[in-house]
Amino acid sequence: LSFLFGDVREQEHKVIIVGLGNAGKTTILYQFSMNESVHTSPTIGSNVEEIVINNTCFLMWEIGDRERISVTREELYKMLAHEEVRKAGLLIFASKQDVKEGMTAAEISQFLKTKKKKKKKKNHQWHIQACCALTGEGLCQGLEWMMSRLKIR
Ligand SMILES: Nc1nc2c(ncn2[C@@H]2O[C@H](COP(=O)(O)OP(=O)(O)OP(=O)(O)O)[C@@H](O)[C@H]2O)c(=O)[nH]1
Ligand SMILES: [Mg+2]
Repeated sequence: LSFLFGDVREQEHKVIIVGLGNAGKTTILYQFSMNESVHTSPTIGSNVEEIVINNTCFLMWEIGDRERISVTREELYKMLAHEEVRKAGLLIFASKQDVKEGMTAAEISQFLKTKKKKKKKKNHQWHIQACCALTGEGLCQGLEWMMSRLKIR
């Protein structure tokens, strides 16, 4: 699943969380806002949480799902082609790393790179972070990358 976040020059940082259904988007969102894993059911519509870290406000927004990873890749590239997110950074969470059958961060990276590699690399700074949303493992590291890209200390 992916976090798309705003332009470095913007005052307010908007973060869009997109990913497969059941990927763990809601779990991650509430790990960030409440610091604990909540019981979730499939999201209908969207969830929005305002999160303040180091005096910086992030508006995190979980939106619609796609069923398969190849569809997700297509949708991700379509989304990245939009003018509005031209300068957005891309943080990809490889969630459910505690599940044996899950794809590793390296596998996801490889998969995403197999298409339109040049375009993605040219237009967006991106990072893949392995995580487990249930324990919160890896979430801070992902956020740290996002903050460093936004030059927030
Ligand atoms: N084992 C494991 N389970 C997880 C992890 N993250 C989320 N889950 C579980 O996966 C299920 C789906 O999590 P959600 O956070 O609701 O997923 P979602 O992406 O918001 O799903 P939709 O809103 O339906 O698109 C829940 O039962 C979570 O407890 C994880 O890192 N490890
Ligand atoms: Mg959800």
